Amino acid sequence: MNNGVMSDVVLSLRGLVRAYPIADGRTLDVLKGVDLDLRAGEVVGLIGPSGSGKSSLLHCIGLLESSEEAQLTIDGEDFTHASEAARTRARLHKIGFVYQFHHLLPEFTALGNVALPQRVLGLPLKQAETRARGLLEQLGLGERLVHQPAQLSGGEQQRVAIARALVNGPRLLLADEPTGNLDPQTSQQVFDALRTIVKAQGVAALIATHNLELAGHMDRVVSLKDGRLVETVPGSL
Ligand SMILES: Nc1ncnc2c1ncn2[C@@H]1O[C@H](COP(=O)(O)OP(=O)(O)OP(=O)(O)O)[C@@H](O)[C@H]1O
Repeated sequence: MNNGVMSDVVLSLRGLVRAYPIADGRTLDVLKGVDLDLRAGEVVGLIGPSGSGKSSLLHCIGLLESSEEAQLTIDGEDFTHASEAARTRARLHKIGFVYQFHHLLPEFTALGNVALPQRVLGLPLKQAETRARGLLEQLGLGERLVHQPAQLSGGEQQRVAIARALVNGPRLLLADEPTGNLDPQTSQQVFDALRTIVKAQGVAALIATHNLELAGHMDRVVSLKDGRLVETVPGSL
């Protein structure tokens, strides 16, 4: 990790362009020059109409899709022309993902699901479980450690997914509609839990949502319009 003033900037993105090939050799220009900075401990909402490119943007920032033209730095490391190996390593160490559906492994307990990403990194079981337990307790799931996903409520499942995304100590958390499958009250609870733990760990979070009320509770909100990001005042949503 960097020290000093610059360590505050977790993501720096300049000039992200993304186009998808469609029929007859034409392309669909989705992202037309997106710039974005995210700082440690910042919770930023990403809004925009359906099809405006929110998921595409998260996939590019999360190094799942590439864009030749973009300048992309995460935690001080430049990924502009990074190899696939470097991108894969960053996805394991620097970036956590949360999706609308939890994607937990059904046969594993909550503890087992959260310990797994550390096992992939080669950590011993005891150490992996100790950190997983700590995160689950912070997220209010200390009494649910040995429950399997099917034995958990929707909000609890998402909190386990958040713990799993954070367990390897990423600097950046990317969430695509993390509360999109939950009722309003549970959405707020899951968001509050996410916000608290993101702040405690000094992670930068970018959260795509259609829920404008939730977006109103974020530190900043950026809106995708015609392929570009526009800063929006959270209180005005
Ligand atoms: N692999 C692909 N090939 C072709 N077009 C794609 C591909 N992926 C996304 N698109 C198109 O890019 C546009 C942006 O999609 P994206 O999923 O990023 O939007 P979104 O803002 O996340 O939408 P929603 O809010 O509905 O989830 C859409 O019109 C979609 O059809």
